[in-house]
Amino acid sequence: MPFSPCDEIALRTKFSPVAALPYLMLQAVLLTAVFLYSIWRAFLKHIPSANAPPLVDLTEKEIFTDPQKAYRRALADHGPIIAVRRKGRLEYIVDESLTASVLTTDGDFSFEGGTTTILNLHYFLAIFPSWVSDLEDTVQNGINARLENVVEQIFPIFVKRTEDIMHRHQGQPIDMFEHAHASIAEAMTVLILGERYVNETNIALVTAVAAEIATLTGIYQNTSIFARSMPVLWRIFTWFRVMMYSVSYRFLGHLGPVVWRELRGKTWRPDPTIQKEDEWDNGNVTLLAYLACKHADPDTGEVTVLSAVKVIVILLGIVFASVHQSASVVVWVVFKLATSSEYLDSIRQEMKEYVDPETGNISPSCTYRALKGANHLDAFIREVMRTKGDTLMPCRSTTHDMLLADYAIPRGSLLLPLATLSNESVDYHGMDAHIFRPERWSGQNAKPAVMTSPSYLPFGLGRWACPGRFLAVMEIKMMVWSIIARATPILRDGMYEVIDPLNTIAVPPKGELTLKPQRAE
Ligand code: HEM
Repeated sequence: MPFSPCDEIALRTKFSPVAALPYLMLQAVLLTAVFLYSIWRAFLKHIPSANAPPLVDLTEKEIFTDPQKAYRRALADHGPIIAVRRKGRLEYIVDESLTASVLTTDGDFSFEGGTTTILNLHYFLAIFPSWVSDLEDTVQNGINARLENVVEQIFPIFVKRTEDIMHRHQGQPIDMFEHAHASIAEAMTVLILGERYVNETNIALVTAVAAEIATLTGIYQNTSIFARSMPVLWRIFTWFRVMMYSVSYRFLGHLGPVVWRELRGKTWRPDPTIQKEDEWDNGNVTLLAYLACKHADPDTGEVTVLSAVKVIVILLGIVFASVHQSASVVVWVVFKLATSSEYLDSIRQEMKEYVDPETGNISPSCTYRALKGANHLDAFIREVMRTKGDTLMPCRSTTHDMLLADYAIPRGSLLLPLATLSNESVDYHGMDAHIFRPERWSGQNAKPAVMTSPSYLPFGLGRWACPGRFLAVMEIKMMVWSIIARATPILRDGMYEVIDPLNTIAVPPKGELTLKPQRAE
């Protein structure tokens, strides 16, 4: 039965904060226990050793206003690994000579431990140790394995939303980040829950929860005085606010019952490929269905209460991983396109091959093939991602006490490569490494935007490189095509401002963007 807005209002009125009080209090007690435990562990850790890496004292201003310069200089002066205090933590920063081994030697350096700690999400891992592997499995099997279907299913969302925004704004400035965020949130709502649950309330909830978990991971920590001056207090305060209010009350309070009813209200066959034959959501298996099949009891087909909670936590992780960063990178790409108009013609030209001259539309059935073959756009995206100025990312934590470049590093330490040194390395990319030149990815050197390597780190490296990158790049292409088929992106004064140079991946640049309809050119 389709889910109507009336169901939603009923759900909303049924949810009572008073009735949920014991549940919220239990959560508060659990979270407090986990916090106290982590503070106790932090006290026990990091007893300075005689051959510890040099501790470099960078000022807050240096770190937050020009991190590339500050960390580059510190590494150049003190060697391949340095220790720096930032936001209440001691971090070890490595240069490009150690980057590949830190990111790919999984036995010594843990992706799960490092990434969840730096993103303030390690409490999830403490409660669900397989959380990160479950996320990867869901993306690989629920999305990548049927990427062609996925693209055909969601492309119309990008087209429709772009038409709507152009119609509403009539040549006036648009908020590109909000537009990309809402479009990607709608696409993910379709992929997670299915077409039947797509309505403005659910999309708004997915958008809000993606933004809130992103806040929890510290994306605005660099630009908030409170977060910078009292990082530990900020982390505790933000955790409680996001988990108690945004996630528990708003997201789970409204969407939780829907997901719960789906998971627990029917029986599931353990093999999702069998479920596919049931034409779930017009033949597209949703991520919810995939996870339900995977976690159902093989004998009874039921999803137990514990498994249902686990599925919800995995879905929260997918929402977080899939919406915010992709939306942010869309802004980088569109802004760069607006300021490098010399590339627009070739990018438009390769799109036109697939546009029906009568209707002006791309046939959904060849969208995937068309987007995959859009080499000029792909090279442009790769170059934007390489040069947008990523700094401290990705992250790993040491799994045991060790010697690295002859320095002693204690177990559980955070290690971060200065990604700029790899992405813009002269050794890897030549003397013009710092120059934006998409053509470097054409011809003999052709490498797709999704291909990771020690010289290209925007999606990480090794066993844990982002599994969502195939979808992410497709979404960026869908967004760009939906725009340039109708309009030319123009930035006021041809300029944009980088808001947070320490977090270019999740904080988009700021600028006044208008979409000038093509016919008016
Ligand atoms: C442009 C958008 C995106 C960027 C820049 C990005 C970047 C990254 C990076 C840097 C990592 C860590 C890799 C490492 O440490 O080696 C990562 C991990 C991850 N990403 Fe993405 N990502 C994007 C989009 C997505 C999307 C759309 C999804 C899901 C559909 C996704 C799912 C994940 C997951 C589940 C992980 C955890 C690693 C794993 O399970 O193997 N990401 N991403």
